[in-house]
Amino acid sequence: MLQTRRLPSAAWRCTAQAPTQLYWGRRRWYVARSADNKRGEMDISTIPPERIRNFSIIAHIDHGKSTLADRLLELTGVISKTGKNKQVLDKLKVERERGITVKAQSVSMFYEYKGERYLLNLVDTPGHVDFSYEVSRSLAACQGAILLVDAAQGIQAQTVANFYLAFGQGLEVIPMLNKVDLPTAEPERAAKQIESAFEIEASEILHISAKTGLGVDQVLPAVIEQSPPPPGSLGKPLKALLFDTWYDTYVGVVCLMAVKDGSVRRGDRIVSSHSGTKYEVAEVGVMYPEQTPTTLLQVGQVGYVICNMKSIAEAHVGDTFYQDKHPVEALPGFVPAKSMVFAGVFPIDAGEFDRLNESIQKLTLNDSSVSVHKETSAALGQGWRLGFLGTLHMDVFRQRLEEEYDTNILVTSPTVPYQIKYCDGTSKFIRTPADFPDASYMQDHVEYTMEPFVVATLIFPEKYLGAMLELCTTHRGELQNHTFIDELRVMLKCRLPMAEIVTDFFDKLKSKSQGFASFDYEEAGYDASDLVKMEVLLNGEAVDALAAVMHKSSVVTAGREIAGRLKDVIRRQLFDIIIQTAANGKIVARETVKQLRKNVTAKCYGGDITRKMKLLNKQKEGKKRMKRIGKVELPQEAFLSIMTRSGNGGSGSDS
Ligand SMILES: Nc1nc2c(ncn2[C@@H]2O[C@H](COP(=O)(O)OP(=O)(O)OP(=O)(O)O)[C@@H](O)[C@H]2O)c(=O)[nH]1
Repeated sequence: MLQTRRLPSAAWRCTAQAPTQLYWGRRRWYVARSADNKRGEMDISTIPPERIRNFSIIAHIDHGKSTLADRLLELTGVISKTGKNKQVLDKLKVERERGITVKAQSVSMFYEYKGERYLLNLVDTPGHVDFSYEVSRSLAACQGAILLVDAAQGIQAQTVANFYLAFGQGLEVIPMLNKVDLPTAEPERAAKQIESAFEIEASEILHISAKTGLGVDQVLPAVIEQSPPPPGSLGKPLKALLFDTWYDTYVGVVCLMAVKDGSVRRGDRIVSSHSGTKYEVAEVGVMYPEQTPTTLLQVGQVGYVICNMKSIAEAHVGDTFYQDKHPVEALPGFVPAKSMVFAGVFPIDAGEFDRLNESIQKLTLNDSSVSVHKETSAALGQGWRLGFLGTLHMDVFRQRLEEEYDTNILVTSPTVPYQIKYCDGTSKFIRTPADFPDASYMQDHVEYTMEPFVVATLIFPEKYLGAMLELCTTHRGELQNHTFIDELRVMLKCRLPMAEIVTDFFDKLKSKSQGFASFDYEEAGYDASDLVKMEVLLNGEAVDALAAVMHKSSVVTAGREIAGRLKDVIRRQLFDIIIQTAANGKIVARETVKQLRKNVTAKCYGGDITRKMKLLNKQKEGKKRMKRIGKVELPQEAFLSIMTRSGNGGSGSDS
């Protein structure tokens, strides 16, 4: 009877993605338990906080977080072993395609241990350096963290950064060595590194293989034994931390909350500490692995709340919610993420502006670390200046905008925020290169210019020390120190301009170390720097969207490179196109794209009209992503070519 009963609407929608899970396995048992609940809501009210564990898996990129999460979900019956639901946590298409975790996800499991039933909430975290903001947010909902280290690679830059994030937030760190099945695994060596870097006894480290399942049965007992249960009291009024949100096309805004005190259920009226706005709770539940309604969420639990939030801008990550008429002191919240890479985004077709505006708003709800400002460019029209945490973050956002919202956009070359100190004592941040003052204006009005710096941590085998030092110095880096983390691996700290690491620094790091170096960085404030604006002129007209800011020392090389690259990517048109780069009021380089109409049907002799049409249509299709600037048509690659130059300043992709 219970298997056939209609589940609430949200659960029905889930069945489209996970057809068997809501009916078979443990799920059936829980629905059965709530026989008294006509809505078929899962009853988790009988699980006291002592039998709840909220934990996270932190690791360097590719060390196996998602694989381990899948194994744990299989072990607890949340997903089947047949493979249909693999990589539950890597939900976004872009994540699956790129094999990286971008958005933190959460999932609940039930587990029997020593005759007791435990509710375990796993909050996944991204591994890439750009997303450390997401990591600290997820950790705020947890009491424990599995520190997963690849037994073949040993500790990497992101392992170090994530360990300190978790440690700093007072979490119990549970170390584990993964991939011990690999022939190249050296678990003893990796354990020694963990011992020396984090002062954790090698004997306390579990050895597992998330891929083969070896030792995975010991993971959850270790979490239960070592991670403390969530603090808080059921008797106190509701205090819930909003730590993640997303937009669901069916139900609107979904809030992921960690209940720190009290409880919340359908029909409750809750209030946002941030805005004072009141909401009526329409549904609460846990991610199992999709949204599964429960009768309530109570102290210690992590789950979702749907509460008629109308506008996507209403959900403030880090906000505290309380029951109406029972105000509580707000939790500390989160320091807003700082955007360090800015790029202009413009619709290819100006008529798409409103639709694109809506898509950007929806995407930024799922990613509040993106800053959004409207921008108008003389060349590209109305658009936005978006701020990102890094270039991978930017790339992922662009991909999601194009794929999930089917929008046709043009993204300008990214830049870091520069600071101008004027002679009158005032200062200003510049996020758009076109706004950077010209040389003549600088002479009379600007005292000096500043750029942001970072302290980078690089970990690599000793034999690459020379190459890594050279890489840092050619990118205007200043070596701070280098230490050996064991007899073969070096950890190097270096201070670099932020603009240098948003160029192709990461690609070079990987190629110069044959993929063995890992990299992480933290912001290190602003310093004075000799900066100039490089302008690009097409047929004598300056194109504001192609301007870049760079260090004085690289003007000549970069100017030539940009002109050369633009020549390669701009298609021949019906007239000559003269490309010039200029800085300090002087032309640095000049290139010409000779006129020519590419006859794509030239090879089609005879009268096969369908083939000719096909080729002409293909050519038309290619032109869709062009933007007409003056008379010249510029492809997206023209904007990307500015950022992939090898000189200083500017930016590039680190993915
Ligand atoms: N041999 C072996 N391979 C593993 C093991 N665990 C994970 N892998 C492989 O390592 C690669 C990366 O695993 P993921 O689980 O995607 O790594 P991740 O840490 O989630 O990656 P991000 O989400 O990008 O940070 C995949 O190809 C896995 O199949 C293991 O125990 N042994």
